[in-house]
Amino acid sequence: SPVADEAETLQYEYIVVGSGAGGGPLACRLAMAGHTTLLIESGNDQAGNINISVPAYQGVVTNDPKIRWDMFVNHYQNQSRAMLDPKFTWEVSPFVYHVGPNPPPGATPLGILYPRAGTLGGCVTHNALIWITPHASDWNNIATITGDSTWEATNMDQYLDKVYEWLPVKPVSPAILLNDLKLVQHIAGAAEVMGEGPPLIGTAAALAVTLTVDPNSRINPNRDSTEGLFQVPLTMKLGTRTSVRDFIDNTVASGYPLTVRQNCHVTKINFDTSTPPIATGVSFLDGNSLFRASPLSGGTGTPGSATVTKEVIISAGTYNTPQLLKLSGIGPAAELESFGIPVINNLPGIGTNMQDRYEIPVNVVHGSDFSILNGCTFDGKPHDTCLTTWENNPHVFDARGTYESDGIAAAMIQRSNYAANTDADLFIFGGPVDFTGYFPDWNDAIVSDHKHFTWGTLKAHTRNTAGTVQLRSANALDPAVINFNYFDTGTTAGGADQLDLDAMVQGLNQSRAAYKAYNDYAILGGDSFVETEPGPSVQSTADIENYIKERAWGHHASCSCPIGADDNPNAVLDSQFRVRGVQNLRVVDASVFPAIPGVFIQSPIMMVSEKAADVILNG
Ligand SMILES: Cc1cc2nc3c(=O)[nH]c(=O)nc-3n(C[C@H](O)[C@H](O)[C@H](O)COP(=O)(O)OP(=O)(O)OC[C@H]3O[C@@H](n4cnc5c(N)ncnc54)[C@H](O)[C@@H]3O)c2cc1C
Repeated sequence: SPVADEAETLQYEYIVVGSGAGGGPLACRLAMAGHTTLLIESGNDQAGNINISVPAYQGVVTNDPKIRWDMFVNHYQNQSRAMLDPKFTWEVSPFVYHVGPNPPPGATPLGILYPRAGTLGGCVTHNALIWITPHASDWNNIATITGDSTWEATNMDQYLDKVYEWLPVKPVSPAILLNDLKLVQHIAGAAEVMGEGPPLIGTAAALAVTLTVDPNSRINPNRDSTEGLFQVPLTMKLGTRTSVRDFIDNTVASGYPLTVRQNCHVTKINFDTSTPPIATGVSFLDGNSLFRASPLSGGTGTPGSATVTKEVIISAGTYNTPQLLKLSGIGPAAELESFGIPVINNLPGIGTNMQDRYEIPVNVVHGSDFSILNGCTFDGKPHDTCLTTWENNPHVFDARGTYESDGIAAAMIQRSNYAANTDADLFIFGGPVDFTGYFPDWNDAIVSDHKHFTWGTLKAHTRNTAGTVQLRSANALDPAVINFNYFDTGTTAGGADQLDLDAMVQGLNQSRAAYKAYNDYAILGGDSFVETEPGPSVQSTADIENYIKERAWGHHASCSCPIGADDNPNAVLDSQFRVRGVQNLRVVDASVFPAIPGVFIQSPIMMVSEKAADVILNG
C-alpha cells in the first residue's frame, strides 16, 4: 500500500469500508467491472493461517488474537439480571477475563462476549461455515415495505446464482459421520422425531440417504416450509474453508483494479459542504490491530485519507457501520451533539432496530467418547492427529476425516406453532460438542472432553427489534455500546416476546424428544447419557422459560441501519442502499435488513452484496 504521506493523493472511483460478507463481494464486482476500487480493512489477510482453513477449527479461529475482536454486549441492561447468565464476563486486566459469578475484587463487568473478526473477509473468515439460504418471504417483505419490486424473491434468485459463481458449498460427507455409531444413534433419534424414523435394520444406510437431503433445495417449491432432518451445507472446497477472502485474493491476483488496504481503520466519512452533503472520501488510521476490541491493540496509528470520484460504501458490519456513520455526523442529533460531533444529517434510525436470533442448547454427557473425535485436540499441536490427517491427505474418499466438518452433524428443521407465516422457523443443530454459547475460551470448553452432545435450537424470524448500537466515545477506536434488550425488555407489542419464547420452548422440547428417541436405536450400541443443560431439574414450562431468558444468545446481529419506506422517519437507507439525506454514500452489510432474514445470515448478506453491485453498476 502507498505510505501515509502519499495518502492525500489517494483517489479511487469507489471506496468500500470493510471486507466481510457485505463489502468483500461488492468490492470485487466493482473492480471486475473495471472501476478503480479501494477496499479498506481494519484487519489483515490471514492467508496460510491454519485456523481459518480447517473447518473444524471454527471455534479455535474465533479465539485467534490476530483475528479476533472481543465485543461485549448486553442482553439485558439491568446488570443484576444480566449476571444470572453464567456466561457473564468480567475484565480482570486488559484482555484477561473472569467468566461467571464471584469475580476477583476490582474486576470490571463487561457483559456477554460477541465474537467478531477484524480480518480480510470479515466474520466469514471465522464463522461456522453454515450455508442456509434465506426464505422468499424475507425478500418479498422488503419489496412490500419499499414498493421496489426488484427485491421480490423471484428477482433475488439471480443474485444467489452470482454468489455461486465464486462460492463453493458442500456438506460434510455422510461417510465421515456414519463412522461413529453413537453419533448415528443420535441422528437416528432426530430422524424419528422428525417423522423420518429409519428402519432399525440398515439404520446407517437409511441415514446416509437422509444426510444427502439439501435444505437449500432450489427445485422444491415448498422448500421454505419443508420440515425434516437435513445435512448441513458448508462454505468449503476440498475440505477447506473457502469464502469471501478467497474471492478478494483471486480478484486482486487476476489484475482487476482492486486495491486492498489492510491494517487501516476508517475513522470518518468526509463530506463537502453542499446541500445535500456529498460524501467525498474517508479519513483513516494506518496501523496493525488498532481497534480496541483486538487483544493486540494499543497503537494509535498514522492518519491518512482517500477520496472518491463516485461513491463511498460502508460495509463495516452491524456494530461498526452505525458507529462510523455516527462518528461522521449522520445519526440521532442529540446523541451526536452529546459527543460534540457536528451533525451532517439527523437520521434517528441509525443504530436502532437491531435484531438477532435466539439460541438455546440441550446438552448431554455420555460415559464414553464419540469415536469421531479420537485424536482431535483442536490445538494445532503435533499430537493433534486429526489435523495431521487433514493436512496429509487429499480430498478424496473423505480421507481428510473429521476436520473437514465444522462439528455439526445434522439439523432438524421445523416450523414452530408460533411462527408468523408458513416458513420453518426452528433450526435445531446437533453435534458431539458441549456448546452453551459464547464466552472467553468457549472454543476450548466445547471440546474439553469428547463425551458431550448438543442439540441447539436457533430461532429464525425473531420479533425483537429493540437492539441498539450507541457511541461509547467520539474515538473511532473505542467499540460501541451494544444493547439487545432481550425478551420482555424489548419488543412486547402483540405478545412478541412471549411468541419468541414459546417457539424456543418448543425447540428445547424437540431436542429432548430427540434424546429420548436415541434410546429406540440401542441396537447401534451407543451408551447412556445424563442431561447437563438445562439439566434434569428444569422441567416445568416456567422453569424452561426462565432458563431460556437467562442464557439464550445470538450470533446473527443485523438490521441496525435498515432499508425502509420513504415516509418512515426511522428508515436509514432507501431500497438502493443509499443513506438518506446525503449523496454518494451507501451501506451494504448485515445492517441493511429491516427484519432479520432467513435462518443463517451470511447467504442473504452475500446476495445483498451482489444486488448492491448490480444496482451501483447498472442503476
Ligand atoms: C462465531 C460466529 C459464527 C458464525 N457462523 C455463521 C455461520 O455458520 N453461517 C452464517 O450464515 N453466519 C454465521 N455467522 C454470522 C456471519 O458470519 C456474520 O453475520 C457476517 O459475516 C456479517 O457480515 P458483514 O459484512 O455484515 O460484517 P463482517 O463480516 O463483520 O465484516 C465487517 C468488516 O469490516 C471491518 N471493519 C469494521 N470497522 C471498520 C473500520 N472502521 N475500518 C475498516 N474496516 C472496518 C471488519 O474488520 C470486518 O472485516 C457467525 C458469526 C459468529 C460470531
